[in-house]
Amino acid sequence: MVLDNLGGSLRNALKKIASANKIDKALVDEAVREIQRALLQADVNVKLVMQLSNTIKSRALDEKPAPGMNPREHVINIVYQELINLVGRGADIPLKKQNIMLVGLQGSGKTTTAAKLATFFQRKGLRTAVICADTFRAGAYDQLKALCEKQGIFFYGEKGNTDAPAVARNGLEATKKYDIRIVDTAGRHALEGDLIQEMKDIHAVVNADQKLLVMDAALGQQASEQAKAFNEAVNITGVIITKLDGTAKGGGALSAVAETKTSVAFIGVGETPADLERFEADRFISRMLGMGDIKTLIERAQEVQTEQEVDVESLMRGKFTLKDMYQQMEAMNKLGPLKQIMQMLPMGGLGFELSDKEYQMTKDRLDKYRVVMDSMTAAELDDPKIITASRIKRISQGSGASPDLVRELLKSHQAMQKALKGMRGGMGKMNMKRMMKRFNPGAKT
Ligand SMILES: Nc1nc2c(ncn2[C@@H]2O[C@H](COP(=O)(O)OP(=O)(O)OP(=O)(O)O)[C@@H](O)[C@H]2O)c(=O)[nH]1
Repeated sequence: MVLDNLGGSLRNALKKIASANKIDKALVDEAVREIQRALLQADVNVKLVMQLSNTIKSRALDEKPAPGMNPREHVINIVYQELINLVGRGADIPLKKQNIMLVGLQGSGKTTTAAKLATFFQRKGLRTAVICADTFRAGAYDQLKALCEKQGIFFYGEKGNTDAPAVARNGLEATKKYDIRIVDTAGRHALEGDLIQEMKDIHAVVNADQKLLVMDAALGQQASEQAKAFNEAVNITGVIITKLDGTAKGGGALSAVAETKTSVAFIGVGETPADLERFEADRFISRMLGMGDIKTLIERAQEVQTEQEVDVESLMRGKFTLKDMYQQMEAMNKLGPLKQIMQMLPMGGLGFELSDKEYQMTKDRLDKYRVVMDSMTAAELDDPKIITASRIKRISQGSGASPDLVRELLKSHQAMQKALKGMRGGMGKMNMKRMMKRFNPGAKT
C-alpha cells in the first residue's frame, strides 16, 4: 500500500480519536502531536506540518459537527480533509491532443515514466508517440525504444546526435499526426547549470502544454530545491511522484509540490508500464489511512431505504427478536457483503467478530429464512428461546425446510444476539444508536 509507515502512524492517531471518551482540547492536542510526528518522520516540511496542525486544532475545537456526525467522526473528518488539502488537488491533465515534456534528475524514473505515461494515453484511445531528447545518458535511447516497442508505441530518437533541442524539433516534425507527444529529456546527477539551460532550450522548441517534473518519492528535503529550480526554468504544470510502491516516505516530494504551488498529476506505483495512476487526493489519503472508500459506504448506506424500521430502543434493552434479525439481515444484504462494509468503516469495524456465515447475507439465504420464519408463531418469532426440538420439527414440516436449516437460523440469531450484547458492553461510550443507524439509516432512534 502507498506510504505504509506514514499511513500506519496516522491511523494510530485516528484510532485514539475514535476510541476517546471525550473530545476535548487535551485529546486534540495529543492526536495532533502524533500526526505531527508521523508527518515529520515521512519528510513533510516543518512549516507545512505546523500549518496543518494549527488548522486541525482550531477547526476541531471551534467548528460544530455536521448533522448526524458525532464529535469523534467530526474530528476524524477534519484530519482527513486537511490531509487532502496538504497534498492538494490532482493536476488536471485533459485527455486531448497535446505535447508533454518530462523533466527531472537522473534516476528519478523519467525514462520508465515516459513509457508508462504513453501507455496511459494510448489506453485512453489517443494516438501517442514518444520522443527521446535525452542525448546525455548513453543507454537512454535503447531503454526508451525497447519500452515503447514493447507497448506498440511510436518511438522517435536519433542515436549519436547530442543536440537535444534539434532532436526534439525533428521528433515533433516526425510525429505530427499523433495526439499525444511525450518528450523525454536528460537528467543529471545533481542540479547543474547546463541541465537547466538544456531544459530551457528544449522548452523553447517544444512549447509543451504540460511540463511534468518527475520526482522520486524517496527524496527528502532536496525535493523542494529541485522543484523550485525546474519550476523557474520551465514553469512546471504538474509533478509525477515515482516509486511510491516502495517503502519511501514520500513527504519530501509532496511538500515540494505544495511549496511550488503545483500539483501532483500521476503517481508511479511499480516498474511495469501499467504501474502509473492518476493522482486523486481523496482516494490517495483514504487509501493511505486505510479508511477504505468512505464515500462509497455513505452512498450505499443511503440506498438502504427506510421501510425496515428497527426498534433500536428495544435492541438496546436487550430484546432482539427473529424479526429484528431478519430486518438487520435484509439491511446488510442491501448494503453488500458485511465484511466489505466493516472494512469501509473508518475505525475498521465495530470491534466484534462474526463467523463467515453471518457475514454472507446472500439473497438466497434470506429467502430460505423467510420461508422458515413464515411457519413460526408470533410468540416464537418474538422469543426464539421457546423453540424446542418438537417445535423445530413442526416448523420444518410446515416450511418444507430441513430441521438443520431451522437450527441454522436459530444459531445465527444467537450469534448475532451475542455480538450485539458484546457491542453494548464493549463499545463503552460509543453511541450505540448511531452505530445501529449506520447499519440501517432508516432505523428509529
Ligand atoms: N518500484 C518502482 N520503480 C520505478 C518506478 N519508476 C521507475 N522505477 C525504476 O527506477 C529506476 C530508474 O528509472 P529510469 O526511468 O531508468 O530513470 P531516469 O530518471 O529515466 O534516468 P535518466 O534517464 O538518466 O534521467 C529503474 O530501475 C525503474 O525501473 C516506480 O514507480 N516504482
